[in-house]
Amino acid sequence: MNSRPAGAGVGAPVNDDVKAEGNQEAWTRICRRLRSELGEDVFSSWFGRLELDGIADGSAVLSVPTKFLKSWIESHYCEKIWPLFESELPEVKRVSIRVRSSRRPSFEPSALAGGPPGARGAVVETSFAPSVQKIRPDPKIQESEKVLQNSVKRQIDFDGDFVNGSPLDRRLNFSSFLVGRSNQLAHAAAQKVASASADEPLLYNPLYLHATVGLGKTHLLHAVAHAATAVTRRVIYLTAERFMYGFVSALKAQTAIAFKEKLRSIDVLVIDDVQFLQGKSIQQEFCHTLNALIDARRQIVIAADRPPGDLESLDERVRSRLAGGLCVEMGGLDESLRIKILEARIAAAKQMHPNFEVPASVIGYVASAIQTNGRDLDGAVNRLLAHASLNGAPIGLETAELAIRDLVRTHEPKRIKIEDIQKLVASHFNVSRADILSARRTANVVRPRQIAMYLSKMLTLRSLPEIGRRFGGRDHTTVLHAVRKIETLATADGSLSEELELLKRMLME
Ligand SMILES: Nc1ncnc2c1ncn2[C@@H]1O[C@H](COP(=O)(O)OP(=O)(O)OP(=O)(O)O)[C@@H](O)[C@H]1O
Repeated sequence: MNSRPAGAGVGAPVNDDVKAEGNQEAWTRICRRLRSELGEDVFSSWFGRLELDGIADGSAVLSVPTKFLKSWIESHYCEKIWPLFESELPEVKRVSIRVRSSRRPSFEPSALAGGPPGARGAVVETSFAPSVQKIRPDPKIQESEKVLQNSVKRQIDFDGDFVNGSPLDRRLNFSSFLVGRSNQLAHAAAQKVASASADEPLLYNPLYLHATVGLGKTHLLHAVAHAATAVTRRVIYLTAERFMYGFVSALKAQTAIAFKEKLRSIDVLVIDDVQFLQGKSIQQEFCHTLNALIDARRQIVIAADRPPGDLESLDERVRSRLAGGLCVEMGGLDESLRIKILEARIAAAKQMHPNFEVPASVIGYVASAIQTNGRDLDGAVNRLLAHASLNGAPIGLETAELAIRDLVRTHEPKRIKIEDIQKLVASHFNVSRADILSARRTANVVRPRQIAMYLSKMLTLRSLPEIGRRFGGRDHTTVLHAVRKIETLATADGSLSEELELLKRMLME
């Protein structure tokens, strides 16, 4: 579930609510000032997904969805953010940014040997202070700042070379990609585009792959980039964030023309996580690049966590361009595919740890217990390996159960769309969806609208501004007000709270 603003929980004292609302208003002012200082594009690229989670004991906690954004904001914009906090919220003595969810741990068995087995899903957080004199040095924070400085340095070293693409992982290739019913179409299409020679007609352009987390999109994209490079085609693999950063940096350095030329001179452009593309002129540039490459018969391969039509933050033209080639969904991994992935990971681990033995019964148990995604299977093998090396004993079922218990979830949560919430709530309250999106303020429309906003915040990962936009272009403070209002009413009114539970269940089925 997405984080709610601190103090906004059901039954939170009214004073806390008022304070939290005041903080959110100050945060809105900070954002407004940042937007006017930096311009719309830079703001929406780097700050569009930055949220204020809450303020407590003089510490403000902000959050972003990726590590990259976190370190980028910390390294480039702290000095802009601090003074704004000082003037809008003088009681804040420290600001920290955390990553809302973690992504992509390595499957290299040796990589986990040094890390704690429970590291998956950890929140990455680093603090920085608005004014160094105001805080007592905290050794943990100093340590993490050092780590951050080093990582920022590496980032800069790398960023200088961004047009050559994001780094490719040599382990993510076609031979390590295991094929099952759910991904065979995506795999076949990826192989086809990767192995095509320059004079062959392009059958699937763009090739658009989509799936929920950890189902192998990035793996396939890296495989395409490796294979296309091997047939001597010029390939660039970029995450959407690298693309944004590359474009914004090129604009600043007045090298935008070189940037565009470089991108348009390649044979295969591979872009990952396109759902993160933000900013009007960045999207325009992206659309121009797509058009120029497609017209010049160059291959484009894209991955995202949802189909093109659901990329709400993208311009309609970009969405339709993306949907104009072959669009393939990669489904969940079935049990036989999960077994194959586990066997391959265990075999890879055995190369470095020859005594690592996992009986077939344990593999079968892990494959049936972990149904979520490849990343969790990697995590399971890492945990088994850690237990085996710590105990020096072969892995039995009991040890396996203990080792992976934090990874065992029965179902991947269903992805719920705001549109579905609006439709269900409208029909439940006997109004139309158009009423919910309209400016009408009669009581029979206002309450369902607030309930739909509340459910959108609770059941989707959309931010308050995004929800506001999807409800007829309303401001995020209206959404926040609706969420609080419904929480307060539901605390006092048992039948409303039951009704909300019922709607949630219907949406999650
Ligand atoms: N079919 C597969 N064969 C081999 N490994 C797989 C397969 N599917 C997923 N994996 C492994 O699962 C892990 C997660 O996959 P990957 O990073 O490609 O997922 P993703 O779909 O890009 O996820 P996200 O949307 O979170 O970026 C990787 O280690 C990947 O190698």
